[in-house]
Amino acid sequence: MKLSNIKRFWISFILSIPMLIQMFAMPFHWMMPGYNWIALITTTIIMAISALPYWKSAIAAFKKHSANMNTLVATGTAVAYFYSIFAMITNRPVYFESAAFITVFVLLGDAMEEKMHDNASNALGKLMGLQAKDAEVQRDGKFVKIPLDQVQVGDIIRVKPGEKIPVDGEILEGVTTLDESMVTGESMPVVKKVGDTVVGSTINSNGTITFKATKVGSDTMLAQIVDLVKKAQTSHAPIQNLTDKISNIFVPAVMIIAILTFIIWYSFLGATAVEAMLFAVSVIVIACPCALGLATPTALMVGTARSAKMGVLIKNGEVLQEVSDLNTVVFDKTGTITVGKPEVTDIFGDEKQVLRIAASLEESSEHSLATAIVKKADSEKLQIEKVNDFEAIEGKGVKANYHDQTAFVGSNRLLADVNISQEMNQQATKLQEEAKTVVYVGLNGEIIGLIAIQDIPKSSSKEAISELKKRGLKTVMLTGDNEKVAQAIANEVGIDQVIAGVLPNEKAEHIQELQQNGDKVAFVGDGINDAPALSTADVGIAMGSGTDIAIDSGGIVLVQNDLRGVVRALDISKKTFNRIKLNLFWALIYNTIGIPIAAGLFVGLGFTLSPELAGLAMAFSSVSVVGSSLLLNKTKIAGTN
Ligand SMILES: Nc1ncnc2c1ncn2[C@@H]1O[C@H](COP(=O)(O)OP(=O)(O)OP(=O)(O)O)[C@@H](O)[C@H]1O
Ligand SMILES: [Cu+]
Repeated sequence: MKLSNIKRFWISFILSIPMLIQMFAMPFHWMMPGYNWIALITTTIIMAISALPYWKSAIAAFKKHSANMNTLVATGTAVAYFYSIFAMITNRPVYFESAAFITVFVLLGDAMEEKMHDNASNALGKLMGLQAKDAEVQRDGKFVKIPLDQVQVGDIIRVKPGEKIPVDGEILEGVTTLDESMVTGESMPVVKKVGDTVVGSTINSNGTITFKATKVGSDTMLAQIVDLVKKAQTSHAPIQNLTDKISNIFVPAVMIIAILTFIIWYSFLGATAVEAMLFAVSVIVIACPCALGLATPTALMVGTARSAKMGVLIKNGEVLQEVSDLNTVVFDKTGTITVGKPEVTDIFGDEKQVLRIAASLEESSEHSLATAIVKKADSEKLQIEKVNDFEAIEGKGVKANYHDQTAFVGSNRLLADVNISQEMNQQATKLQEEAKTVVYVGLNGEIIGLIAIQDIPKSSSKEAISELKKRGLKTVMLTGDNEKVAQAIANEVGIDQVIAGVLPNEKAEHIQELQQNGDKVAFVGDGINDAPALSTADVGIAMGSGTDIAIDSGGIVLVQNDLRGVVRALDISKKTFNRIKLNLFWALIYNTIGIPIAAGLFVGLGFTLSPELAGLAMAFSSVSVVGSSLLLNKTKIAGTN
């Protein structure tokens, strides 16, 4: 039978009550009748169910010529326990309570840790529990209720006011507001209309909608969030290597100090063998570095769960460490700083012809500028024509054969051997200064017109960038767009530096360049086109789009497409990492101060530490580390409550 640490703790605690009573009765010269026998029996049971696992682990480590934390617990308890049996036989004072209390206190630390693990996985379980139980799905023209796990991709689902959205999907009909706080951390309800994505487990408030299921089961956003957080919680932070290294030298060093303590007290300072032994046991017990072992994982667990609730998914412990060193944040422009849904604002030249030719070419392009042009043509009810030999030139534009003539739409980089009239040049400059992207439409080696397209910054971008600057970070915009447009948008939102005219495949190189100047760089992008830049940066921050957060590159994923998430991500990462450092500091200082006291260095000043007090102190250090990690749940993070 395997008992949980929590149960083992309670059993041991109850069994040690008689010894506790005796300890408090000592000053009154009261002796519990048959105390030695009671202590022997209860301690033996405690050793068997609670201390034995530590002994086993210590022996296993010893066989591999290594020592771990359990070596110290095992040695401390074993020495106190077996000595007491020897003392009982030879009629000397016994120290069973030392063995018992040390075990109880070590278990207290372990039980706290176990409880916290349970809580953390419960919190994740609760997140999954937010899911709806069933869904109203269209079958043979009628809506019928079916269990959630039978819903398939492509199903048409109806959701009434007050109900939960069962799976991820795209709205086909209706308008409503949704409470998405469970996945984004954003408490403001969000308006959703036809074509918008909906996320499973969010709550529909006022309208009835029908939507098409796009993701079900383990592909849903919620399932992915849970998966990411789970992985992060068990990940390794590099700072932990330090902990492991310390433990490795620490344990043997402590054993040597304990032996020296015994020898010095016994041989040189006139202590009895028992007194010298008690000093040595205290040293072993206080030195137990379990607090050190708890420092990193507990903070990581609390920090990653807390950040997930705010819509910030931190992928592993390594990211936390990198965030603390950042001094530059680089942003992609389109879709990151801006809304990413550009619109045609001005057309020069023969408007109808320019737009028709442009739209006919852009019909085959996926670019957001292309979408804007085609949309405009549609709204003008223009006939889109078929083109041949379509060619997309990455970061520059598109080219095709239009009625046997070469046509193109794109930036001035496509214009190597075409002349632009003075007038058009001035037009373009004026538009670009208004933060509008200008594309040239050319036919048969001649420019026939300009189309100006505007993509406005997200309403939250300015605030987020000023928050980052307040934190002493340099902000940079990296874009394929023209310098003037980029600069105009940068001015609008307060970005410090602009790197414009960058081809998509050069973005990663520009990040490297910044790094070579000694900058620690975070890159914020949409995660779809920006994979190389995201993985080159010291910290890659990918913005989720719609329901897709399964983004491989990037150490941090933001559920919401909002730059304020970057501020939150940096704040919580920094706070978690600082907490780890604080925990490590306290855990270490504890041992450093505790060992000399336990060794009896301050006996002259009246400071001593009995083995059981050493056990209490040691347990207290673990408990305080766990508590300190839990405090991460309470720290204030900008923009959250
Ligand atoms: N399909 C297209 N139609 C018209 N122009 C295009 C097209 N593709 C690229 N261009 C031109 O090339 C420029 C650079 O494009 P690119 O895709 O590299 O960056 P972007 O979308 O403008 O901005 P960002 O780098 O911030 O995402 C565009 O600003 C545009 O002038
Ligand atoms: Cu310990």
